[in-house]
Amino acid sequence: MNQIKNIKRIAILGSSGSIGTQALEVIQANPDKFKAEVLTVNGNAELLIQQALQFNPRAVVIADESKYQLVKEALSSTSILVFAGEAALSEVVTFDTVDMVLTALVGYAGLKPTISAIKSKKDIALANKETLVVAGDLVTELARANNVNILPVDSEHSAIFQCLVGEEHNPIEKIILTASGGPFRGKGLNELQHVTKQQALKHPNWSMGAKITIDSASLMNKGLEVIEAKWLFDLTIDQIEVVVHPQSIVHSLVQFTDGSIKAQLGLPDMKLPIQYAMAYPQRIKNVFPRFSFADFANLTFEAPDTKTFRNLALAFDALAIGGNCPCVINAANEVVVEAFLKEKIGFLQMSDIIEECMQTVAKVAKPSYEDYVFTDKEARIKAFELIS
Ligand SMILES: NC(=O)C1=CN([C@@H]2O[C@H](COP(=O)(O)OP(=O)(O)OC[C@H]3O[C@@H](n4cnc5c(N)ncnc54)[C@H](OP(=O)(O)O)[C@@H]3O)[C@@H](O)[C@H]2O)C=CC1
Ligand SMILES: CC(=O)[C@@H](O)[C@H](O)COP(=O)(O)O
Ligand SMILES: [Mn+2]
Repeated sequence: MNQIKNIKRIAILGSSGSIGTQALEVIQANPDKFKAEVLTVNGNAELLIQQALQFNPRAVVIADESKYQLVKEALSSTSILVFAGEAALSEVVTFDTVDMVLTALVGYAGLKPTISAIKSKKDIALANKETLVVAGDLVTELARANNVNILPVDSEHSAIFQCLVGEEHNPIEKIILTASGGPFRGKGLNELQHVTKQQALKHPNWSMGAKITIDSASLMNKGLEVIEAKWLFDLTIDQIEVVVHPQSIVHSLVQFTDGSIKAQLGLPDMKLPIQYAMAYPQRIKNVFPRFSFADFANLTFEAPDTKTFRNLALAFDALAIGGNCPCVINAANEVVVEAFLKEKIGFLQMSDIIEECMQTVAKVAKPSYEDYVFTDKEARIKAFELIS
């Protein structure tokens, strides 16, 4: 923390995405509390340049090295440091002027820079759930050893985290993760055979990046969130329940051992959990639209249909198997989602391929970091084979 001004300096990995741009809105609204110290993108040079000129970070990274010159020239009249390439992501998070790293990049690419940030004792505002799905044991252990906080940004996990404040000495009986059910809630297998990517990309309540939106439609998002919750809150598998709540107002719930249930509610707006993670333990006043019970006569809840939406069951299975199995489903899922978005496979094929990868990729009971890297590669190769 910048001691003189009490301003938290934040490295945003994935500043051009849905979470990244909303984080910058939060920073813009609170210049007395936050500063964008580092901004990184994959290939969106235009937006990175625009953001850099507006927020004047110390450094930017464009992972796609072919865009380096473009960014460098556009920022040549400034003192902003410009880096390119994947390795630079793991470098910039270690800067002594970075107080917190917001992992707002998507997919497996989040793992390495997050590990690097934790080793440099930076608190993590974690949006990139894939990091904990792939290597939750290793990452949480590293965070403990380095006395680093992992503050959840994912709306459900932020809700649970908020419910747990002040309950540090009270054991959790279970948590209840809410799921919207996605755009295909209530549909049967026959109908799902023919759904299109355009339909799958229409989330009923949230505007998000393409990968997580497809994950929500297939209920893989909830599966990934089950695994994420296991590691964030140190739970056993039977302490995690999923309930479908189509309105996405109750963001998740915690039941304690006396039977009492606490929930966190609000309109679906990611700026709140982003702001909460960045400002924790403070709550910051804002002008986001407020939830009113008068506008929602019915808040409904139902059991998930895991026979039709098999990804959720597969994620529970992967968690039960443990070891490198969640890493396998994550890698396979990243490959099939991309293939579905490119219209190479149908919606239901995604689960078939993930299941096949789970069955065939070699199991490792206690994986090292290198095992995870190897597993990720193996699972991708297998998934690609099954697509072509
Ligand atoms: N969006 C949401 O509301 C929520 C998102 N999350 C999680 O947050 C993460 C981000 O999601 P979201 O913002 O929707 O995703 P987006 O697709 O909108 O944004 C992804 C960001 O990551 C960058 N990126 C993509 N691939 C790489 C890579 N290989 N190396 C470096 N940077 C990369 C993109 O850069 P570029 O633009 O240049 O491609 C972009 O800045 C995901 O893990 C998601 O599950 C969790 C809860 C809610
Ligand atoms: C905003 C957020 O946290 C997403 O992960 C959201 O939860 C997706 O909605 P569903 O997966 O419940 O459809
Ligand atoms: Mn979520």
